[in-house]
Amino acid sequence: MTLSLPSIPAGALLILSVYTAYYFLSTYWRLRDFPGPFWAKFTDFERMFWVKTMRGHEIHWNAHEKYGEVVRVGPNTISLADPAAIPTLYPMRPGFPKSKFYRGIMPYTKGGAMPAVFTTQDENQHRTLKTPVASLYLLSNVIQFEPFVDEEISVLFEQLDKRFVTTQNTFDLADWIQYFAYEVMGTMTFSRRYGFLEQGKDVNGLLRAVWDFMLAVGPMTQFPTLDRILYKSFVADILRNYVAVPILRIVAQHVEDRQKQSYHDYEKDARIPHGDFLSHFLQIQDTNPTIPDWSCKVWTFSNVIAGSDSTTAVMRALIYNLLAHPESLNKLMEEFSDADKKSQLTRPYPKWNEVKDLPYLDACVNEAVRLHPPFILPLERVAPKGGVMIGGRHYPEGTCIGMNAYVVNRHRPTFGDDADSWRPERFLTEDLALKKRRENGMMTFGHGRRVCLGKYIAYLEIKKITPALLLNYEIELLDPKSYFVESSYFFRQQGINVKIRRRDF
Ligand code: HEM
Repeated sequence: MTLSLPSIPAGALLILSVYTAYYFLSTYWRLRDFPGPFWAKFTDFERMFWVKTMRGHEIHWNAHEKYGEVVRVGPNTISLADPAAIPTLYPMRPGFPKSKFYRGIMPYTKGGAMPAVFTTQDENQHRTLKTPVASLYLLSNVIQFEPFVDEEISVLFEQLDKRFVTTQNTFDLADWIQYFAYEVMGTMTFSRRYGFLEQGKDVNGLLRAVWDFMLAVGPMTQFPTLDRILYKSFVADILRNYVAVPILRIVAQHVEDRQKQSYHDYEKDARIPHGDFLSHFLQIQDTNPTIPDWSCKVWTFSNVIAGSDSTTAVMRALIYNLLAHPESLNKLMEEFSDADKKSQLTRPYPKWNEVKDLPYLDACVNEAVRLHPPFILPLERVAPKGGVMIGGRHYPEGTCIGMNAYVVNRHRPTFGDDADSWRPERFLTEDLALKKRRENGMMTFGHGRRVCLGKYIAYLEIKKITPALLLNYEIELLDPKSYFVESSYFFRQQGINVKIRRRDF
């Protein structure tokens, strides 16, 4: 009997099989002590598909309900649910860089992937991009934009009166909240309106383009290797996988229009007394040769992409929940009425100073921020050299560890057993230590070194529009069940179908 040698293809297959088995086993082995869904231990496909279902936020939460506060959601990725881990994972000092998740959100064109303050993984680049503009986002600067928020409110109300008060037509308030948020950001950033409010529609398909961008990048953030191949390489050039191009085009147009002005006109061209964001960005870029020459474009892009739909999501959550919970709405209206009696509120829209510290409004805003964070995937960081201890467990160097705002904000030991329900009163507890723990335990704006830069802009808009809307209109929510939420890596709500009447204020 003669033994035949294996053929070359069979040999290659054998080697490939052994290598694949070794690869999966070693991948699994490294974090084998962490519980999680079976396939997630071997491949990032699993969590990518969670996002594809548009119910990723719920799947992540259910995974934590099933496996506990620490869940392995990918071969090299762990999600944590206990807010106690926040100071360790998101410190003010450098050393916990962002993971490749963020490369997934970078727009890619033929020139390559475009980093920004939000997305860069390089901590030096982050400092270079953030330091020159950080002061523009301080509350003291942001409140100078208040007249422009008022202006957008008045355009919004003019349209609501014309289209819906007079006609008594039903409409989806969620759309108009989004139009408003975009117009505010557009005005603050480049002193121009997109026209959403005046035309009552998605002009030039920008809103669709942003949502398409979210749909494309959401799943890719979960599978960085696939993202690298399909969206950040020559394959992307061949397949023309250029996400975010329409948004970049609009941003580039605004920047170029402005650059045509001479330096001294930057401020004049802005309608805002001390200049809009773009006038400051251009000035900073012009006077600082060490800043990369593409900075102005990415700062402007960040404002549009990071600042509009995020604020929209919280405003929608707040308005919807107030309308769906009349007991909360009544309490809030009483608070406005008391404030009006004490020191008359400005008409037709109360001023920031008059509403910024109203306790019940604060509690309602906090509750909306808690229940519906716009970003609903873990904000991933990479464990530093030597690994890290969190909550008594060691995470090896290079592990991606993240906290998902949708999950953390529902942490029952911190927020109560009814953490999945609307109850603003949880932020009015007399136990001040618990109140602080709750306020600091939310992940909605992130924490530490990479905390949201635009937080005060969001609060200014939210605390301005809410009293303005509620004091000037009686809003009837037709069917609370038509409210619909879905997510990519971003959250989106629709179906706040209402009828409105004018109120005397
Ligand atoms: C309710 C509204 C908003 C929410 C919930 C929100 C949420 C967040 C979160 C979670 C992060 C941190 C991400 C991370 O750690 O990976 C972030 C960062 C950031 N946000 Fe916001 N954001 C909001 C509004 C805005 C606005 C209005 C702007 C700008 C005009 C803005 C600009 C930024 C920027 C530039 C960063 C990057 C900061 C850095 O890495 O240093 N955001 N935001």
